[in-house]
Order: sequence, then C-alpha cells, then structure tokens
Amino acid sequence: MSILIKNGLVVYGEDLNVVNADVLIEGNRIAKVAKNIREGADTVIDASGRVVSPGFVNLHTHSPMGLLRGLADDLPLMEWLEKHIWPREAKLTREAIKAGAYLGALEMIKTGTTAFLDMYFHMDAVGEAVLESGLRGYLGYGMIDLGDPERTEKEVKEALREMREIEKLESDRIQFVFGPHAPYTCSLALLKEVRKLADEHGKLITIHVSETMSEVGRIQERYGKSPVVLLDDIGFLGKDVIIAHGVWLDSRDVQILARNGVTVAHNPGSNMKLASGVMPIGKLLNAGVNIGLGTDGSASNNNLDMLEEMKLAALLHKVHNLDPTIADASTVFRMATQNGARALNLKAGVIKEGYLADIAVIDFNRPHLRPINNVVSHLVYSANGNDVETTIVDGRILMLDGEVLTLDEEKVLEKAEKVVESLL
Ligand SMILES: CSC[C@H]1O[C@@H](n2cnc3c(O)ncnc32)[C@H](O)[C@@H]1O
Ligand SMILES: [Zn+2]
Repeated sequence: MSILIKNGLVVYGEDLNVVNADVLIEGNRIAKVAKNIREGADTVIDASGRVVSPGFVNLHTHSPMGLLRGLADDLPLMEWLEKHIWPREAKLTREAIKAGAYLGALEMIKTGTTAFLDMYFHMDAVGEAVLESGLRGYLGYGMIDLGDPERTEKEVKEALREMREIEKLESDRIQFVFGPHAPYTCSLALLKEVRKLADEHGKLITIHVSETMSEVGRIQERYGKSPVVLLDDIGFLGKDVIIAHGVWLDSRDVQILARNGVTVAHNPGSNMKLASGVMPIGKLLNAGVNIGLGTDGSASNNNLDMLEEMKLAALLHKVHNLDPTIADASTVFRMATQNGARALNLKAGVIKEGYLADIAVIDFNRPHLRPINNVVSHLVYSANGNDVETTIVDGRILMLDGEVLTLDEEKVLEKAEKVVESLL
C-alpha cells in the first residue's frame, strides 16, 4: 500500500525545517519527501494549505480515564486519588475499561496523536481496543502493592499475565511495558522485581516519580532520601525508564536522571490542575535529560489533546521562570514528537525518509492559523486538536478529512456513556 500526500507544508527532519513538498509513504515507512513526486500511489491526499506534521507521542496517560472526566475537579493529587478516583476505579470492570480505552483512542486519533504510553488496569482489554483503533500503544499494567508481600506477588503475576495476553495480539504497534505506579505505592521488593523482569523480558518501565511535594516528604520520611535517589540506590533507573512528572527534583536528582539516561514525561496540564508544581525544565534541559510530553489521564487534564498540551508547556515555563525563551516553540514541539519517540525506541516523531509513517495532517485553512508566518509557532501557540484533519499510523490512514475510519464514533461515545451510567 502506498499513500502520496501532495503539496503540503512539511515539518521536515529533526530540525523542523518547513518545506513545501510531497510525502510518499510506502508500506509503513516514509519513502520520499520531495517536490512534485511523480510516482503513482494507491491513495492520494491533497494537502494544499495543510501542514504535514509528525504525529504526536503522548508519553504519559491513563487512556481509559476519560470515563472519570469531570467527576472530581479542583483537588490536590492525594485527596483526588484516595477519596475520589480510587474508589470509583474499584468499580470499573474489564468491559468498562475497554469502553474507556475506545473513547481515549478515538480522542487521540481525532487530535493527531499516533503513539501513547499508558498505565492502567486490564491492559489486555486496552490492547484489544488499541489494535482495532490502529494506534501505537505502549501499555503498562499499573502495579500497586502498598508494601503488602501478598499483593506484591499478585501484582507481579497479573503484570506477567497481561504481558502474555498483549504479546498474543502479535502486533508491532502494541507493546507491553512495566508500570509500577509510584515509589509511595510500591514496595522496594516490587520495584526491584520489576527491574529484574524488565531486563529479563527487554521491556520499558514507566512510573510516577516526584510529582508532588507531599510525595517527596512521604518518601523522605520512609527512606531518608528523595524518590530519585531511592530508585538510583536500588539500581532501578536506566535508559529504558520513563518517569512521569519529575516536578520536585533537586540538582542531585537531575544529575542522577541524566547519568542514567532516564526520560521525563512532562505533564503540564495535570501538574497545573492538581496544583502539583512546575517541573524544573531549565535544569533538565541543561543536564541533557530527554523530556517528552504527556497529558496524564483525562480526569486531571481534562483531555488528551497534545496540541493544547504543547501550548500549556510553553506558557507555563515562560511565566514561572519569567523567561520567554526557556521553552520555545521548537523545543516544546520536539518534546511532543521526536523526544517521546526516542524514549519508546521508535523510529518515529520525525518526517524524513526511512522513518515510520506516523503523521498528522493539520488544516491551516482556518482564520486562527493565518497568515502562515511561522508553522511551528502556529502549531504550538495557535492550533488545537480540532484542527487535525487526517491521522496516519504505520502507513495506515486512521482518520481522513475528519472521518475516523477505524472506529465507529457514535458507538464509542454511546458505550462510554452507558458504562458510566451503570457503574458510577
Ligand atoms: C495503577 S494504574 C494507574 C493509576 O494511576 C492513577 N493516576 C492517574 N493520574 C495520576 C497522577 O497524576 N499521579 C498518580 N497517580 C495517578 C490512576 O488513577 C490509576 O489508579
Ligand atoms: Zn499519571
């Protein structure tokens, strides 16, 4: 199968040079980017007045949490989790979570996300929804043992069961990752076991770390060190680890993350909504830490729109540091695309020959995106997910001219509404 995207403004290469060109996709890869490509193709997309962008990589989310959107707002993290979210999540069945996963997948396709790193329960069910949607999903079963050795064993068993189920889907687009929830909900025994299993099975690890001041206080009280020092001391960290948040990091923590090649998934929307704090972006960038961008779940954001998230990231750091240059549009755009892909060991996030064909076509024929003085600036500061017209993953069109081809939109919305009505 081949696709030819004609006459678009292409955000080309790692350097984000914008060129007026055609993009030829053969199979699941970008075969050629050039002016006036003459080769025929099975499908031709006219991209005049459109921007051809790398698809977005949401590096931290809980995709089924759209089910809980709007049910618990205006709370700090611990109260939000313990009093409102966890009691509701305890009622969610496998079927409900699958309905939430469809809802999340639909929202991601419609807003140009092509790959995401997830952490939740029943990830084998999430995997089935992701398979049908056509997205790339990196799926972590969220493990919590609260220091109870019986629960440690149960959680490890469940993670391995879900890993095997996800592997049975036999799709390169869907990968299992280990997802211990956080240092404050997981015992050291569980964290060490996860490290061992990730090495044994060659899987990535994702974990919430240093999200709030109260978390850092808890860990300091329990272990006498920061969460990052704790994880380093037990040999947990490595270039296969993606920590979500990394808000409360001191200079020593930042050096440890840099030394271990850890990626930080930055979630500005969630950090602002839960009043968690502001990630030290300047220190992390100076230390050379890879930073990707995530939305977190839709109960703390409250959507999965990566275009919106880029704007939040850029604006938050400017005002917090009183420095408009600290996170410029290109830096933030790379976080949302190539940096996320790098963390997932994916040859994606860049429009260039040989890269995976994960692409978002964004309609710039709209008043808020004209005149086209600066494409990357418009993508970060002016656009939002509704401007995405076509989404391509692995060389397959998931949405064309606003119509989602892989999922039945009406059915997905109806089912999500029904499960929430009956369970929550
Ligand atoms: C064990 S599955 C994942 C678990 O994480 C919860 N969660 C959602 N957002 C956050 C956040 O910002 N910090 C910590 N935990 C979060 C989610 O509700 C699930 O219980
Ligand atoms: Zn999270």
